[in-house]
Amino acid sequence: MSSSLFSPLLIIIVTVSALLIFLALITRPRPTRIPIKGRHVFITGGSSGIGLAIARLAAAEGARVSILARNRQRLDEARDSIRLATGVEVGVYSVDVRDAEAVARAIEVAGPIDVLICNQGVFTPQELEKQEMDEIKFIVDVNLMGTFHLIKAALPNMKRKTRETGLPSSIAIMSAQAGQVGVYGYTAYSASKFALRGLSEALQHEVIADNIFVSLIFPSDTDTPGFSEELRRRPEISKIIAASSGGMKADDVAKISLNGIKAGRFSIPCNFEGTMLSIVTAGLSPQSSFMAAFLEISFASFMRFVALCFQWNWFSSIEKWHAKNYSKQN
Ligand SMILES: NC(=O)C1=CN([C@@H]2O[C@H](COP(=O)(O)OP(=O)(O)OC[C@H]3O[C@@H](n4cnc5c(N)ncnc54)[C@H](OP(=O)(O)O)[C@@H]3O)[C@@H](O)[C@H]2O)C=CC1
Ligand SMILES: CCCCCCCCCCCCCCCC(=O)[C@@H](N)CO
Repeated sequence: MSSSLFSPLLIIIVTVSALLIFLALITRPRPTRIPIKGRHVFITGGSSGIGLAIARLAAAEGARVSILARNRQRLDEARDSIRLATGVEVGVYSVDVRDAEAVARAIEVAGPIDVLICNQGVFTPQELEKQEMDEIKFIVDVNLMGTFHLIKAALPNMKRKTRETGLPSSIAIMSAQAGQVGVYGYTAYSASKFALRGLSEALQHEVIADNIFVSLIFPSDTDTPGFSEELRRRPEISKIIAASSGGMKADDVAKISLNGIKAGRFSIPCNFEGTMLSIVTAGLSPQSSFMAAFLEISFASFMRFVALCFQWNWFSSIEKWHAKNYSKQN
């Protein structure tokens, strides 16, 4: 009697344990710890919002920090505020990431990097039909091409330093939840951020033998100077759809990002909705955590079901919004 009661439970326990053990053996890249203290962390877009919050945190944790952005005055203000908060003097580089040569010069002057955080980004939402081609190109150039410029410039010395010190290094790239799901008003932005995923997956294959780990970060709407700007231009329906995921504070995104980078995680979601999004979009992405792999496997089909419910809701909102606007026009 008791054996027949216990055996189903036993089968489940044995199966789950076997799966967990199997996953712990095969998930790649292998789990790692990437130290920050005393190492050179280079953050683009480090003069504002999420980048500034990451720079402050890295400085507080004892890293040598460099920040890069275009506007000199905002860089100086960032440097002063980080000095005030942490006592650390950060290096500042006034450069446009679209200028490959200027990026290479700044990285040369800053010296070999241990943790490269490509966080610069522009986000001006608008319907593709209305958005000027110049602006579309600008978004892709800053978000995507700028990231290529940075990695190309930093990689040779990063590899050399990783070999010399024997310590793992990191290339972290700031995507967005709009880099996991296409959203009304974000054709250019989503394209630029989705592209970063292809870059990151392929790059991780290329640099793993050099003990370099790639991280891709997916924040939801985050309260930053850039976001306040964005809100003024965001189509109303984009706001409604984006409200599916909760807003965050830059300091919280920074903490989660840096923790993910230190753990060598490939995908770094930032809130609960983000975790669901990462599970449903896991695909063939690298996964170093066997527990996260277990969650992905366990919830894949259910999350696909939830995703379809979200899409149903979004399409319904678009339909209603369109009908309302159309009736207003006529
Ligand atoms: N805030 C949000 O809701 C979300 C943001 N993200 C992503 O997070 C990242 C940071 O966003 P956030 O902190 O909100 O943005 P902010 O606009 O507050 O900061 C952007 C930073 O990038 C720099 N930057 C912009 N263009 C360039 C360029 N051409 N060359 C060099 N630096 C540049 C800016 O400095 P300067 O203008 O002086 O060059 C600034 O330091 C972006 O990649 C964004 O796409 C992702 C999801 C949500
Ligand atoms: C299983 C399914 C789970 C579904 C969860 C739904 C969450 C999707 C919301 C998408 C929001 C995109 C907003 C863009 C934010 C952004 O990137 C700008 N602020 C500019 O950077």
